[in-house]
Amino acid sequence: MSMSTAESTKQEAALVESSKKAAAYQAVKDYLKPEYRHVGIGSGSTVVYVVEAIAELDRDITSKMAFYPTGEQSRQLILNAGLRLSYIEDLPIDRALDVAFDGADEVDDDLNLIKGGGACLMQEKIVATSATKFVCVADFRKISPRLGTNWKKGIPIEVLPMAAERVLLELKEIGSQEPRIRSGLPGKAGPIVTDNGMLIIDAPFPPLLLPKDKESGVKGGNGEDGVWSVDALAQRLINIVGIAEIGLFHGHNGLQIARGAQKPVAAYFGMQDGGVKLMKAGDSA
Ligand SMILES: O=C[C@H](O)[C@H](O)[C@H](O)COP(=O)(O)O
Repeated sequence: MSMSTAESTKQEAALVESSKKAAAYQAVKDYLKPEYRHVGIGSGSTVVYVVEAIAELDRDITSKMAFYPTGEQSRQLILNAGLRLSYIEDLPIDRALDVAFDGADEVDDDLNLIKGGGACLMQEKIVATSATKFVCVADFRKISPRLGTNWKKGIPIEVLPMAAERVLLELKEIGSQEPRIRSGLPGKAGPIVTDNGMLIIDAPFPPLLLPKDKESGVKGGNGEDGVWSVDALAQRLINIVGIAEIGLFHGHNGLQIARGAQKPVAAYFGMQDGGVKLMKAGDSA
């Protein structure tokens, strides 16, 4: 007897959940060292399993650690797990987080990320760049050769409400296809308001090029015909007045620097076969 659509949707959802969990548990096993004291906790549904994995560890170890949230959801996750909550503004300025774990909406060959699908991105970027090691956890659906290939909703951008309409106009001028302010429906009438009191614009662009595309002769990347490279677009976007932060995590790969990297040192993906795929900074995909 063939499986009903409802049954196969249920099975697919269960597979996605188990793959998120597998990635999170492996990342915690590999990157949460007992001697660590300051740990960043990102946002989203995959990070739930990061916190679950940490909460299962020996309390003699985790009670010596402080956990830094990236928004209200992760603050609640930390509290509900009985872990010690701290805030990035209370971390001495000359200290880095030892590690930060976070999810992603899409991850490209060079470990650039799209984040903000859940309307968290600004605090996530602050926490990620405050960490010596930023580690990404995701499921198989997030693996993508170029950003914008699978994630078609657009790059999440956090904007000051008073500037939102002007930002929309400028995004169209630089080639975004139908950027729009994210609605809160069905949960909330009107636009989504972030943990920082801002709005989110989702700005779709054609798939974003990597340096290796240029090396192999692909033309463009500086916005000609709306085609951008990740780095050129990120720099262009962050210069638009009224944009507070963008959901492109790009630039340095986090190797050989104490902190400041937006890109992870490692990304863990739970796969359909139950295994976990690891992509590390410095690997060429
Ligand atoms: O705004 C949300 C964050 O950037 C999330 O980390 C991202 O959307 C991935 O979330 P999830 O793990 O639920 O796919």
